[in-house]
Amino acid sequence: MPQPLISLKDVCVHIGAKVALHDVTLDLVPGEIVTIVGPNGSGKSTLLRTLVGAIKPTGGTITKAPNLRIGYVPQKLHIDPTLPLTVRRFLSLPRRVTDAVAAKALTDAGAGDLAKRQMTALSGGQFQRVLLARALLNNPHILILDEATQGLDQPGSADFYAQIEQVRQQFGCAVLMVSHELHVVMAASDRVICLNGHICCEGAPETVASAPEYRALFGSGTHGALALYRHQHSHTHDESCAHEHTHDHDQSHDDASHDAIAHEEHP
Ligand SMILES: Nc1ncnc2c1ncn2[C@@H]1O[C@H](COP(=O)(O)OP(=O)(O)OP(=O)(O)O)[C@@H](O)[C@H]1O
Repeated sequence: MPQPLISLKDVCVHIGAKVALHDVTLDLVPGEIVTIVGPNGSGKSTLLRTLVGAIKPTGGTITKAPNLRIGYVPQKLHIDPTLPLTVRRFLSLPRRVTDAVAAKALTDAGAGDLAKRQMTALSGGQFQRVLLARALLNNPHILILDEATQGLDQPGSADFYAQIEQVRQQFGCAVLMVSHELHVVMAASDRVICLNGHICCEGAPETVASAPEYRALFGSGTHGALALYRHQHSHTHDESCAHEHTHDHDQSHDDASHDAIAHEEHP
């Protein structure tokens, strides 16, 4: 087993009086793709924010490999439509990068021809690729994506995940992503983790895909619309663990907070 890039042991996060995460133990090893699923408010974004260092855990330990570089692709980033901002200039925020570095990142993200375009004129898929390019600027060991295909149609999402796989191969980086599109990310994921304040269950995607509950709900192809992911948990540690996932995620996240995370990746 390779040395983990990042290791969480019994991590707890309190936000005010609320327990957002408790007893989360998780290792991420080089090159693996891990997908996190869970219902609204189950702590997925909190976990990602904790991993990138934007939130300090109130309990447990986080161990990171020395000089670990993390690239972060936020769920959404709001850009004022009246603000003229080319893709090239965007990639130099907050830290200036050379034309060569920007061009390579755009190419690696499948957005090689977008440098001169206005950010506000990009399609959803193009925009996410530019965010991916930004995350690749520091040649990350881990790429973290928070519902990065939000708002993309199914072919657009599938294309984006194919790009992620290509990036993984090229960079050899680990990928940790939150996604409700289990049917699309399934093939690419080495491991699926179900979160509901704590890790309810996890396993290889085939294990999840072959579960009768999964097949009944999703079918075995990739074209069915994903409406519900339901599973039963064998343990009764936490009643809230037995849940239904509607995955009709509320997208009311504060964009500024995502931007704050994006800045975290450049310490
Ligand atoms: N800034 C905050 N202030 C107060 N409570 C918060 C804050 N951020 C998160 N929480 C709470 O922590 C819990 C976990 O939230 P989090 O956003 O991590 O869940 P999530 O699984 O990412 O949700 P979603 O699927 O809706 O994006 C929720 O109960 C949420 O209300």
